[in-house]
Amino acid sequence: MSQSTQIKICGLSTPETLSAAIGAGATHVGLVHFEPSPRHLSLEDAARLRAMVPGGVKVVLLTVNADVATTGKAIELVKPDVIQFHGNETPEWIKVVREKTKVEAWKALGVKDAQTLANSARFEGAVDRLLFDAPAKGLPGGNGETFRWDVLKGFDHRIPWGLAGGLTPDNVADAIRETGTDMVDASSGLESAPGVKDVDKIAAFCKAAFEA
Ligand SMILES: O=C(O)c1ccccc1NCC(=O)[C@H](O)[C@H](O)COP(=O)(O)O
Repeated sequence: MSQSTQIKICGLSTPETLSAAIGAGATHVGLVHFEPSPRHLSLEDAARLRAMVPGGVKVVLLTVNADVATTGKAIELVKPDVIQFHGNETPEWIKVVREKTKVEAWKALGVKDAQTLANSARFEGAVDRLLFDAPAKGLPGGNGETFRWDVLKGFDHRIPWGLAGGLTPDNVADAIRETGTDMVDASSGLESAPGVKDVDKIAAFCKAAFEA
């Protein structure tokens, strides 16, 4: 059993599923603030859920191409431990937000091929973690699509990173073994319908990730 695997369950939107994720051992819980998403939460609802999270579990607030004022307001209201940028935010822009707010910053990147990984070096010094995800499809993320994990093999990572994109209770152990990641992130693979998390799938996912 790998005790060190970190698990982020993203797109939680109810107290029941939030506590299921925490009870199953998730190290990070993700709240989505992006109106087109079926997982969208108003900042007020996100703040209410955030208040239910015990210390020791990190709250990740996800935004997409929000402007500086909205990002600042989101951080002030929700008080996340981490802010995850899931749009076309540049390293320079993220650096400014990170310096102003002192909040841990993650950047999601849609991996098309090895070139995406090579280009990711430009985020060095700007972010605390990269999240390698499938390329944007209908939404910038949360589409349940995997990508070619083999491009990660042998890559000289300079920035802490995590793996996202189409992860489920059935494939997460393979994903960990094949990529060597120490962090996995899942959303739609743990749902019974778009935006509706399934507590049994959350538990099965965490168990499979810890046992990989
Ligand atoms: O989850 C969303 O609806 C979403 C919308 C817009 C940008 C990002 C979004 N989710 C990002 C995540 O962190 C997901 O966990 C990640 O993309 C993986 O999603 P999935 O493939 O559904 O597991």
